[in-house]
Amino acid sequence: MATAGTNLSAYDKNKLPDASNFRIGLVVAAWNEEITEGLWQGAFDALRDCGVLKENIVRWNVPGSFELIYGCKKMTQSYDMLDAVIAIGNVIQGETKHFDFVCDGVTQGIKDLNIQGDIPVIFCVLTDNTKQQSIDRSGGKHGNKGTEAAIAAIQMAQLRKEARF
Ligand SMILES: Nc1c(NC[C@H](O)[C@H](O)[C@H](O)CO)[nH]c(=O)[nH]c1=O
Ligand SMILES: CC(=O)[C@@H](O)COP(=O)(O)O
Repeated sequence: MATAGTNLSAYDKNKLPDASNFRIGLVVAAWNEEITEGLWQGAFDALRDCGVLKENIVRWNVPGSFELIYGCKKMTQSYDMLDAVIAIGNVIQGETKHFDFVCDGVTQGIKDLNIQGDIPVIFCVLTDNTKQQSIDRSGGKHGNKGTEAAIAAIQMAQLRKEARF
């Protein structure tokens, strides 16, 4: 099912766990800042709306989406009390194949962090053909991927809390 026809910002707080004790880290890429700041705002607002305390939201910044891998790794190593981390980036197709390598690299890197580490790392990286697609998914007509990522972070933090091993 494509994003079109759904709304990335839709969630029901009544179906979510109590997030008031969760501590959430966010690593934000500066590339395409107009988009990534919109994703950040969507995530921050949703976390606060779901009860996460402002002082329990940690933000780090990195140059581009490829650096999200290292930034998220170091964040999970630096704070042993985090319950989830959200990686925020926006990769837009240019003239060359660089798009393919950045997208694949980030995807595989964040996947590896979830395999190797114990803190869930949420993939909030828009990989779009055009800037308009990114605008539409960072607070535009399709909602905000940052909101979706915040909800996923809360749900995965709860899963980690309930997991026995
Ligand atoms: N073209 C985009 C990039 N490229 C930069 C890389 O992410 C990386 O910072 C560079 O290769 C140095 O390691 N990054 C994005 O986040 N979005 C793009 O559209
Ligand atoms: C994803 C990228 O690095 C890309 O936007 C850079 O543009 P280009 O492929 O034209 O160099």
